[in-house]
Amino acid sequence: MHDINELIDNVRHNEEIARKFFEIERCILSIGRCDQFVSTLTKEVQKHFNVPYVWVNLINEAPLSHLIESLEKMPDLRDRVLFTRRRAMIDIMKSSNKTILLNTNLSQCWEIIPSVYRDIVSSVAISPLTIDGELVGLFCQADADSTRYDADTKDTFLLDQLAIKISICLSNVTAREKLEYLATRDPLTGLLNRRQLELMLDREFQRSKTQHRDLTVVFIDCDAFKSINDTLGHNCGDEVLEYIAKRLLKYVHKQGLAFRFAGDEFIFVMPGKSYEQALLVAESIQEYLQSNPLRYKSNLVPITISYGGASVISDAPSNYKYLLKIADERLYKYKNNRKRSVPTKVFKFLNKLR
Ligand SMILES: Nc1nc2c(ncn2[C@@H]2O[C@H](COP(=O)(O)OP(=O)(O)OP(=O)(O)O)[C@@H](O)[C@H]2O)c(=O)[nH]1
Repeated sequence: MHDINELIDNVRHNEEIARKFFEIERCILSIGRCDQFVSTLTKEVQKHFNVPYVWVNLINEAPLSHLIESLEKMPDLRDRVLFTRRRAMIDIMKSSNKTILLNTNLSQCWEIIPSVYRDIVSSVAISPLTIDGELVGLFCQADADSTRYDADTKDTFLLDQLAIKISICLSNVTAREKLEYLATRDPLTGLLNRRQLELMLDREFQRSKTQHRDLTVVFIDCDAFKSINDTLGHNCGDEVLEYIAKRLLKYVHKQGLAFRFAGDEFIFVMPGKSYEQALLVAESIQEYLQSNPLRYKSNLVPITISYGGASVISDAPSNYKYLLKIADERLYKYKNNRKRSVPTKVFKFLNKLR
């Protein structure tokens, strides 16, 4: 028989934990962005339960892959979120849908522990996170004290309860982010769409005027794209667009933003960069594409692009639409000059296939 005081203490203890769960849930339930979700969740659990190390592993594929780009850009979250292979998660969880406690042989789960914690933690609680019954992540709490999450403890009920609450909130936040992603991105390339371009340019143009800071836009257009589509098919055309978009992101990364404007036309915008600086970036993209044809089935498809730019300081446009117009006109001038002077590598290649 339990002593009555012991029972009362247990009830109080459970009430206290339920209150803490409620507070954590209240903080994270209405968050709309995944970076804020991870940051708030991990800090709240650390604070309420005095856990020194808390982080989340998320699966690096659908349905969460759209989160990778934004979460990886957040330096504050480097030790709080890891993108992990599904296989690595399954190897650790086996088929269990319950929390696993480990305080020996932690090296078996190195992949799911942030590298900065690997030499510090001695015990870890790993709880599965699910969306619609599918494993999509792990919620991990760890301590340097090897007795804190003791593998011999059989009762993980409270940790499981917490993981269920977190899973529900994660499902909400990822659904909101997915909607936001779909509304702002081009579905083929994942680049920001034209509506986002207009919003960004409107904002940056005002900033450029008030801060006397340059702002440059560059149009990029794939040469002979219609012929690629007609000769090698629409799927090949799609791959060409994705290939260009990837390169664009790589070269523009950190200096500005890249957008898909329409069809085979892209734009990148560089706040604070001069016309000459931005054209150097366009030239680098052009050189890369020229020397690295796209492998499509048994073909190496040559890709060439044309470009044209404009900037606030060198062109003094009265508004952002005019800035775009100047860049667009320069692109077409460039394209027409090249068309007359050099039959492109692309046409020669396509003619051989016909
Ligand atoms: N595969 C694919 N084709 C697309 C997509 N969007 C637009 N297109 C096609 O892109 C082609 C663009 O044609 P044009 O603007 O004449 O491009 P081009 O052949 O490069 O001509 P120039 O710009 O003068 O060099 C059209 O045939 C569209 O049907 C897409 O998402 N995927």
